[in-house]
Amino acid sequence: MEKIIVRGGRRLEGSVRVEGAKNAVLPVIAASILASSGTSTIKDVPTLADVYTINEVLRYLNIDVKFENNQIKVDASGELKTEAPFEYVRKMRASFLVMGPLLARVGLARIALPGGCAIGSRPIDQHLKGFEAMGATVKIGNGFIEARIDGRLQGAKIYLDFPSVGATENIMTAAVLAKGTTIIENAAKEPEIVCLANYLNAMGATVVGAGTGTIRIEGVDELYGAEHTVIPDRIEAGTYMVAAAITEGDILVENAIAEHLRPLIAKMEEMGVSIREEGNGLRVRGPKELKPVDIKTMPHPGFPTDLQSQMMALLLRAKGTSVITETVFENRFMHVEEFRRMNGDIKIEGRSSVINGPVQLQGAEVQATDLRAGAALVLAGLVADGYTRVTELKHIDRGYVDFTGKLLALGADIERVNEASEAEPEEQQEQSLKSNLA
Ligand SMILES: CC(=O)N[C@H]1[C@@H](OP(=O)(O)OP(=O)(O)OC[C@H]2O[C@@H](n3ccc(=O)[nH]c3=O)[C@H](O)[C@@H]2O)O[C@H](CO)[C@@H](O)[C@@H]1O
Ligand SMILES: C=C(OP(=O)(O)O)C(=O)O
Repeated sequence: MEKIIVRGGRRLEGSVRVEGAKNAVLPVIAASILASSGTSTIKDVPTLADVYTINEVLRYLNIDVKFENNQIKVDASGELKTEAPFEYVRKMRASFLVMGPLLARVGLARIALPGGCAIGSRPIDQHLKGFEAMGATVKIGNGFIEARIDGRLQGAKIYLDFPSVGATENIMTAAVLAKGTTIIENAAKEPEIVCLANYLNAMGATVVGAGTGTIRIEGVDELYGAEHTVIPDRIEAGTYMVAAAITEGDILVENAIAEHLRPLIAKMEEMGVSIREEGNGLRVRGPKELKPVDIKTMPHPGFPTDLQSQMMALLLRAKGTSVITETVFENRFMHVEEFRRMNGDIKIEGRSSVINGPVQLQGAEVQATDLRAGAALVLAGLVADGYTRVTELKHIDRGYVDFTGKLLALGADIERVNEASEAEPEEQQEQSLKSNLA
């Protein structure tokens, strides 16, 4: 079994470069489906498991995808298939983002139902409401969702009940080829939405207002391949900012965009962390003593849920009581149990976690319950007594490029190992002991 083993106690120093954003590149790759001519070149693409998965989905749809040196070239000019099977959607829910582009371009999309996941049930009703408002017929059955339109989608006014990132993206990528004007109200305002809009406009679309609550799209007849550079990953940046703060370290997080990280910067500064814009990034220095803060996760520009667990690790080291309230996902406190195994003093009260610090964290065997939780456990391990062993690394690999290598370069005592060769004989011994006793 693969594990990250980290021994606490090292102060992290140096610089680390943030990659292109996972949550920006996935909808951008899905949107390349819209180009009926030309090749798209997408730059600063991170080498993440999720990127390989979405590439596989596109290839399955009969699209030519080449991924080399952090660049992807997509040629979607051939005849497209219209189905994304469960094997891809199960690996990564964002596979569902191909529905809008397929429906717009081919008039039919059949995507396996994403199902629940560790952080919540994650319905897709707002995506479907948008497609239906544009004239599509949506049917659910046999584990698939099918959306279909005879002729072209029609522009519509769509009010989202919640500013869902995925629904905003799926509706935008359907509306760009619709007949007439689409207005999305209560749209998500995340930087990743702006990144997608810029790509769509480069492909020949007319999207205005991305980054605000109202996005207006004038449909066009055809889109073509374009060149686009993905924005830096604000969640990866935030994770290394916490690494600096928790180890009393001093890290230059290169390529981080302060404007995208305001809610995190504000909270970390409240805790006593020094953050300065420097060159092409942010310089973060951890203080000797951290102050407690209260955090409520919210859609952008509120505090991002994807940095909630990393901040929990940091708050375990703050002197006093902090409260984190999770309002975006109904079940995103799975890491609390794991932090408790490391001596964390945390109580869950409904949608809030009450964190009492500072505690001396203790190394333990813990499980990454989702990708951010996995990163947060490694962060806690950086300051725990002794060795922390983090398993279920497939989650971390979805969202972090070379997490262990980057932390090692900053001075962490960390390694990634495959303990199968040691563990298996022991398991086998146990098995044969059991069968001997039976
Ligand atoms: C690939 C990607 O970009 N993932 C991000 C995206 O996920 P994702 O796009 O799935 O997140 P959403 O913004 O859609 O979901 C937010 C909340 O809205 C609910 N909801 C969503 C759609 C819907 O039709 N109905 C509904 O009820 C969800 O269950 C959840 O409780 O935004 C999340 C919120 O910032 C981030 O945590 C994820 O990292
Ligand atoms: C929850 C996340 O991603 P996804 O929506 O792809 O599960 C995340 O990036 O933290």
